[in-house]
Amino acid sequence: MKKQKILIAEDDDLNRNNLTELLSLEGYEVHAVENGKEAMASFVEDKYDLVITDLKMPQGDGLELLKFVKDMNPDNIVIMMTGFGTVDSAVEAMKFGAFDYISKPMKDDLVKLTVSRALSFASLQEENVTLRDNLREKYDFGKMLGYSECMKTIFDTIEKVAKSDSTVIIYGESGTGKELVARAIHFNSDRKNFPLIPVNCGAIPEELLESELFGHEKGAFTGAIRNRLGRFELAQGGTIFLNEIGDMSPSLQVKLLRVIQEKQFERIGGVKTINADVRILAATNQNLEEAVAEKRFREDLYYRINVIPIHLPALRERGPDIAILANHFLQKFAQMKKKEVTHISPEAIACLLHYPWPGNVRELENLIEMLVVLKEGNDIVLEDLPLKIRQFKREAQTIGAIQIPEEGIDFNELVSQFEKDILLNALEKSGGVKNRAAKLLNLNRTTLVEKLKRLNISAEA
Ligand SMILES: Nc1ncnc2c1ncn2[C@@H]1O[C@H](COP(=O)(O)OP(=O)(O)OP(=O)(O)O)[C@@H](O)[C@H]1O
Repeated sequence: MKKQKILIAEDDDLNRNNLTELLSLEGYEVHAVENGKEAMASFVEDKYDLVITDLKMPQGDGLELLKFVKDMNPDNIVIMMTGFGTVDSAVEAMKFGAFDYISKPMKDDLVKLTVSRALSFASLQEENVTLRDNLREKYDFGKMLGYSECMKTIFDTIEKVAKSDSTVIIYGESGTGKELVARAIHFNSDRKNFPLIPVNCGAIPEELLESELFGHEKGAFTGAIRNRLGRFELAQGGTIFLNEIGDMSPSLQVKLLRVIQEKQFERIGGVKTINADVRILAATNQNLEEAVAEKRFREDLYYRINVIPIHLPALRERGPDIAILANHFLQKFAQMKKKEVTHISPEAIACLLHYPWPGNVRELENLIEMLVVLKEGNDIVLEDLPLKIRQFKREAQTIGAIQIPEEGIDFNELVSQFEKDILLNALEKSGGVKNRAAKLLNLNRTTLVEKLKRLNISAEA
């Protein structure tokens, strides 16, 4: 079993040596330093299960070290050592998050007991995090719904790429679920027990983004009052999700390229090279090929990032998913907001199916939340929908509701016939021009062509 690691900060030589010997004999790996400053430097360089610090030290006292450790990792356990008669300061330290304190002169048995108690607490805490992550894993993949053929293909791809450790880029309009895909990949990968760190490159100003990604050393620039870990360091062993990567400035693109190629970087103002064991997932709603052609995005970085592309279709191209997602969000919000709304009328659903959803799944989710909050009765009906969506009623009615006869129907046959009618109608309207027909139906040209092929419809252009 791996030895548990303890960092000791104590200026008194005798005490430091005694403690080091005592805890090493107990089977712990001990690193001992003489003051708070040295301890902070060691803490940044390595991972420790426990920090034991003296309260009063010449350079960087125990409280300063405690705050530093808690800032860097709130879950890290710290024990404070205090001189005779300074119990008040020890209590003060516990208010700042110290786990326990040991008074001097120290009794060996009490030290051993306090340390083992603190470490059992730490491993319990870690176990909880792993448990929570496992739960999250199941929840996260389950949370992403999709019944359309294109989403089924995407789920297959996610399963295949999750274990591969390759860089993946997710393309899709805003609100199509790119972040959900990134989460599903991470939580189905071997890195699932390590962090998934998202960064929205489009939302953070350029001058802050560099320090956000790579961290900085104290004094690297005005306002850098202490060392700070960047997201790459926080993601060690895990995954970083670079959302809106197309918005990254050219100078940062160069730095990112280096991390990808060499798996190394330095903090701003730092001299030490840090190894990055981090998987990169990226996403964008831009056409990166176009950005490369227009010299907004580096070609070499594009090829490094575009290893496995996943294209998330817009919601309007995932017919069957609209109704299923609408119902799913209805259940979710009704439960969350303790409302009795249970149903969306067929006319309302028909409208939802024909609205083009520029904001994709996020827009649908927000709409259903609003409807649930405002609704007094059980059913969401046509009149409850906002006008901009309700105006799609005409098309919905043209397509019309069917009456199922006593003897039943052949569902697949009828749906195919229905699809065929719509496609033929669109082709007729567009004079047989596929591009125009695809536009009329809010479909990709390739999707339209596939459907025509499947339904044996021949068209000219
Ligand atoms: N297939 C899906 N099933 C259930 N919920 C979904 C699905 N896709 C997206 N959502 C929900 O829609 C919302 C938007 O999804 P997400 O943030 O992943 O989109 P995005 O493409 O990353 O958006 P942006 O480009 O604006 O960052 C989230 O609340 C998410 O939970």
